[in-house]
Amino acid sequence: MAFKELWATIGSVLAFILGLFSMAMNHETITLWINKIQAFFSPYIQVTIPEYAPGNFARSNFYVAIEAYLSEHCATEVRKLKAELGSHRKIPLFYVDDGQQIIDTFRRRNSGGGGGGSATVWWHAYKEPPVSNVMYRDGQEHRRMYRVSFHRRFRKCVLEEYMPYVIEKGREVIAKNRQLRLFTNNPYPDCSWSHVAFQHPATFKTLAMSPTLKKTIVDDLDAFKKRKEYYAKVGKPWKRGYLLFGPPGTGKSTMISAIANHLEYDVYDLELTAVKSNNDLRRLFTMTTGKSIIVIEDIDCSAELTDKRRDKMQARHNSAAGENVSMLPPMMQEAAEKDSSEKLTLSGVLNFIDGLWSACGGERIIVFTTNHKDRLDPALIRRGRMDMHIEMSYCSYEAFKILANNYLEINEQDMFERFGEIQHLLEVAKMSPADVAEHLMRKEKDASACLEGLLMALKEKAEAASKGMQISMEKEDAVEAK
Ligand SMILES: Nc1ncnc2c1ncn2[C@@H]1O[C@H](COP(=O)(O)OP(=O)(O)OP(=O)(O)O)[C@@H](O)[C@H]1O
Ligand SMILES: [Mg+2]
Repeated sequence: MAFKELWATIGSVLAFILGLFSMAMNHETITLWINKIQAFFSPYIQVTIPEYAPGNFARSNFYVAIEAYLSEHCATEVRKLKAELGSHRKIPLFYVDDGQQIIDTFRRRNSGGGGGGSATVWWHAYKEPPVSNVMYRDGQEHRRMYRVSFHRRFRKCVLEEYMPYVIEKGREVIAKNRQLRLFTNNPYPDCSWSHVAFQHPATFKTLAMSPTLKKTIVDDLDAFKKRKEYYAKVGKPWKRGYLLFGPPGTGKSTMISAIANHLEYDVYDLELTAVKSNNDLRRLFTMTTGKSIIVIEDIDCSAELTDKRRDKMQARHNSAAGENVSMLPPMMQEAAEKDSSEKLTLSGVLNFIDGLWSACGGERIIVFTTNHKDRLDPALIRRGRMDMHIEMSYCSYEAFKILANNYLEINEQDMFERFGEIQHLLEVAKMSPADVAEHLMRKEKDASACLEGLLMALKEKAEAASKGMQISMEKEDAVEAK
């Protein structure tokens, strides 16, 4: 440490003297000379790792891994720490604060050359004022970076042994401390995400649906998670789309939570009505990280998606009818083009799912939910975009058994007769799992009182359904008689 500081001081003094001599020289030339002199006298090498790589909207993985490594392995030596308490945690997470220096030593595997079996590195957490009015993550205006210095004789082992070690250990720490997060996009014009801790308790065990379909979905998710190499081999981006459709209250949103808990992925809940243009959508997408589920709920009513391809066909049709856009004055042509790029269109959403941009990052699940599958543009949900179409239907007997077990801790053997009646009625009455669950919620009642309430409700629904059928049959008869 003393040597390092001595070299740095000598370099700085010489640089200062040179600075005095060159008052008349321009700033860039001076900086260049200062760096050259420092490099000549100092045997130390510096590597800088910025939080955001230039032009990148997402935090650098390298920076995040270093942050985690330093917080876990070296933070005990630091006097200034930043603390963050995840909502699921009893103990806060500590990070190295800006301006702090950390000394780390590591044993070199290949100690030949350079003397000694261990090497020392100096980490420094830096913060710099913004170069422009760019706003970084979470509204931060400063640019943050880590700078690591080491003696040049350790160059090879720091870059080839120590750095991969830091990344590996950092990733382990991230995995250990991982708190699932639920992101939502901020309203226009703030094109960024805000997040809270994701704490939905739904799991596939508590999800009421056909056990066969449930197993198919879980197997599909497990296969997806393991298949990084397979996706690379077949030349497909590592992502998968699920379309969840069915009436209200059948468990579509609950299924998304179960998927997130099963895979341990973050959830990005994308509100399309808050996205104004295709550019904003692309920007939001690039800000998402891997191991995430991107959700668009109620896609059929999320936004007025104008199909560009349909627009183009319309334009061609118009031009055939004499309204050729290229005949417009240049100013108006430009405005027309600008207008289409400043809108959110179906093509923009399609690009978001499987265009070139969709491949950045990888390991993403995209989920659309809808109550009206038939209203969706076929292009949006074709296989390859939405790989699996999952129908969430009214409560079946299989689903009811799961709910009864969840809410009342009873099964078929406990109340055989009641279960039999309910099974029969569920086939006639269309009741959503949400409604069934509401009847099974214990409100200071015992299990049989809850089932009694459910039976009454089911009977009413069944009667209404048979009356409805009778009326429609009578109408049909009347039409035929005419
Ligand atoms: N299949 C299910 N398994 C377990 N619970 C369910 C299921 N379906 C509904 N529920 C219960 O009903 C509530 C509402 O369900 P959920 O929000 O998942 O329905 P949805 O299909 O997303 O409805 P919508 O179409 O209105 O958005 C949930 O909080 C959950 O308690
Ligand atoms: Mg829902």
